[in-house]
Amino acid sequence: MSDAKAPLRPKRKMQLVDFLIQFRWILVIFFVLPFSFLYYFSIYLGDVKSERKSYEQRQKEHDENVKEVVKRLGERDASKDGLVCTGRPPWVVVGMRNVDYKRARHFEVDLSKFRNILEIDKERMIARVEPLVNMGQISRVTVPMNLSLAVLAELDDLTVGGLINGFGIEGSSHIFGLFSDTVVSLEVVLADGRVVRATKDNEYSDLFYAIPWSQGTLGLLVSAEIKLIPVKEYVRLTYKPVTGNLKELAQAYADTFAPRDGDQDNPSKVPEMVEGMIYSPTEGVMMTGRYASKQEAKQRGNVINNYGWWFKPWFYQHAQTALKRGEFVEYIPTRDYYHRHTRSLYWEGKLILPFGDQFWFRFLLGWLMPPKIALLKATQSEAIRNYYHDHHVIQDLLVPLYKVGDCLEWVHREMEVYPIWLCPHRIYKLPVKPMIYPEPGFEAHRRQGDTEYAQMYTDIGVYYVPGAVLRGEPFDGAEKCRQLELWLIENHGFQAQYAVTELTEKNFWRMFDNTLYEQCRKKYKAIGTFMSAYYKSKKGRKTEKEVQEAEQEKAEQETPEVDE
Ligand SMILES: NC(=O)C1=CN([C@@H]2O[C@H](COP(=O)(O)OP(=O)(O)OC[C@H]3O[C@@H](n4cnc5c(N)ncnc54)[C@H](OP(=O)(O)O)[C@@H]3O)[C@@H](O)[C@H]2O)C=CC1
Ligand SMILES: C=C(/C=C/[C@@H](C)[C@H]1CC[C@H]2C3=CC=C4C[C@@H](O)CC[C@]4(C)[C@H]3CC[C@]12C)C(C)C
Repeated sequence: MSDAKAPLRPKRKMQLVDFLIQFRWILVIFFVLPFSFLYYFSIYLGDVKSERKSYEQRQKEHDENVKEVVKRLGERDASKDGLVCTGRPPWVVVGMRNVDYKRARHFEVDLSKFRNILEIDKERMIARVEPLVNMGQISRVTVPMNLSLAVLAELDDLTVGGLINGFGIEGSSHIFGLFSDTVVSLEVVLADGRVVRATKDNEYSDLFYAIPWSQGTLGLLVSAEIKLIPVKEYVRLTYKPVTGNLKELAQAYADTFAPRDGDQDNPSKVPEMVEGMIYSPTEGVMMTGRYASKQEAKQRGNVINNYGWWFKPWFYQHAQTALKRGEFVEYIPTRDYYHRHTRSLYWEGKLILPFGDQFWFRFLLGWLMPPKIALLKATQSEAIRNYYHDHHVIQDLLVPLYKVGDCLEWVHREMEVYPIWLCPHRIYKLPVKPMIYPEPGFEAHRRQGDTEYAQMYTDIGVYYVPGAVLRGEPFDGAEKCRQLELWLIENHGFQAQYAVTELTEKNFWRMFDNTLYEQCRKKYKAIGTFMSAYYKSKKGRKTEKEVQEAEQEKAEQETPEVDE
C-alpha cells in the first residue's frame, strides 16, 4: 500500500512524562552517575574487605548470621506481623516489578550481611556463596583462577539469591540450562526456623526443585553451592551477519548452535557461548564463542578487543557492524565478555542517555557508566515508572526453540521493538515437575536442539520503546503485555518474573505449574509465613486492606495440612 493510501494513524498527545524521559539525562549526568560511581566504589571496598578475611572467618560469620535470621523469624508474631520477605528495598532490586508488596505491611528479614564468597573449592569445582554475592563480585574472584560459574548472568548487580529464586540465563545456557540448574545445594531457613541443606537427591530434594522461580516464598536462602567450570583467558567470538525474514533469521540463529543431525552434546559442533541480536525484521547478527588461551589470542594476525575499556563502543552497536563488515572474529578477555552488556544496560542506556554511545561521551564520561539501576529507580518518580509499564516493553519470553520464528513475528506485529536479544537455554526433564518444565512428549519429535533429557528453549529479550511510541502513536503497554502472556501460555512459554505481569492468578498458574510448589508450601509450613509467588508478581499497589484480605483468604483456603 502506498503511503498516500495508508490510513492515518491516530497520534498520541505529548505528555509531561515524555519530557521527563527526554530530559532524564540531566538528572542522570549530574546526580545518578556520580553517585553510582560512589555506590559502586563502596560496594567494591566491601568486597575487598570480605576477600581479605579467611574462609574460616567468613564461615564463622556466616554461622552467626544464620542464627540471627532464625532468631528474627522467631520474633515474628503471626497474629500481628505481616508476611515475611527479604529486607532488600524495592528500589535496590534489578527487576522491573513494582515490588509493591514491600510497600505494604510485611515482616522484613535483613540478609544484607550475606554477601561473602564462602569458598572456592577447586577440587569439587564448586563455589559456595551467600545470596547477596553478585555477578561482578564472583567473576572478579574466579576468572583470574581460570574458573567461572557455569552460567554467569551478565549484569554485574544481579545477585545469587535473586537468580536462584527467580531465573538467570547467559550465553552458556544451551549447555548448562538456567542459573538454578547449575546449583548443587541450597542452605535454607524454613518458616519454622529449621536450617536445612537441600540437594537433588537428599530428603529435601522436593524443596531443591521447588525453589527456582518461587521468589523467596518457600524459605530464606542463606547460601548456595554452585557449579564451576574451567575457563581460559579469552573468548574467541565470531560475529555472523544474517538476513532474511523473521522465520529465516530464527532458523539461522538455531543453526549456529543446534546441529541439524541432533548431535547436540558434541563439543566440536556446539559452541561454548551463543547469543543472537535481531536488529530489524530482516537483519540480525549471531555470535558464537569458544574459550581461548592467552597464547592463542596473542598469535599474529588475531584481533584482541579489550572490551573492558570504558571508551569502547557499546556492545550491541559493535556487533551490529557485522551487517556492514561481514563476518568477523575477535578475542575478548573472558571477564569483559561476560559483562559486555553491563555498560549500556543492553540498549536501554540509549533511552536514558541518548548520547551515551557517542565517541566524545564514552571518552569523557564512559568510565562512570553504567548508572546504577538502584539509583535510576530511586530517582525515577511514579510518572517514569508508569511510562515503563505503559509505553515501553521490558520482557523476557522463554519459548521452545522451534517457536522462536512465530514469537518474533508476534512481537514484530504487536510491539515492533528492536533490537531483540536471543539466548538459547535448556529446560531439563526432571524427576519432578517444577514451576517450569518442557513440553510433554517433546522427545518424540526430535526437534533441532532437543535431547532425550532436555528441550531447547530460547530467551527472547524484548527491551525498548515500541515502534508505535517512537512514531507518536498510541500504545497500550498493559494490554500488549496481557496478550503476550496469553500467547506464551498457548505456546508453552514462560515469562521472566522480574518483569511486569498482567496475569490473573488463574492464568499465572496456567503458565507455571504449581503442583510441587504448593506441596512444598504446605510441607515446609510456608503458608501463613511467606507470601505466595503470584501475590509477589501481581501488579498494582497493595493497600493494607488488600494485604490483610489476601492473608486471611490464604489462611482459610490453605489451612496447612501437616505432612510429615
Ligand atoms: N541475565 C539474567 O539472568 C538476568 C536476570 N534478571 C532478573 O533479575 C532478578 C535478580 O535480580 P536481583 O536484584 O538480584 O534479585 P531480587 O532481589 O529482585 O530477588 C528476586 C526474588 O528472589 C527473592 N530472593 C532474593 N534473595 C533471596 C534469598 N536470599 N532468600 C529468599 N528469597 C530471595 C526475592 O525475594 P523478596 O521479594 O522477599 O526480596 C525476590 O522475590 C532475577 O529474578 C532475574 O530474573 C535481570 C536481568 C538479567
Ligand atoms: C533479563 C535480562 C535483561 C534484562 C535487562 C535488559 C533489564 C533488567 C532490569 C531492567 C531495568 C531495571 C530498572 C530500570 C530503571 C528505569 O528507571 C529505567 C530502565 C531500567 C534501567 C531497566 C532497563 C532494562 C533492564 C536492565 C536478560 C538478559 C535475561
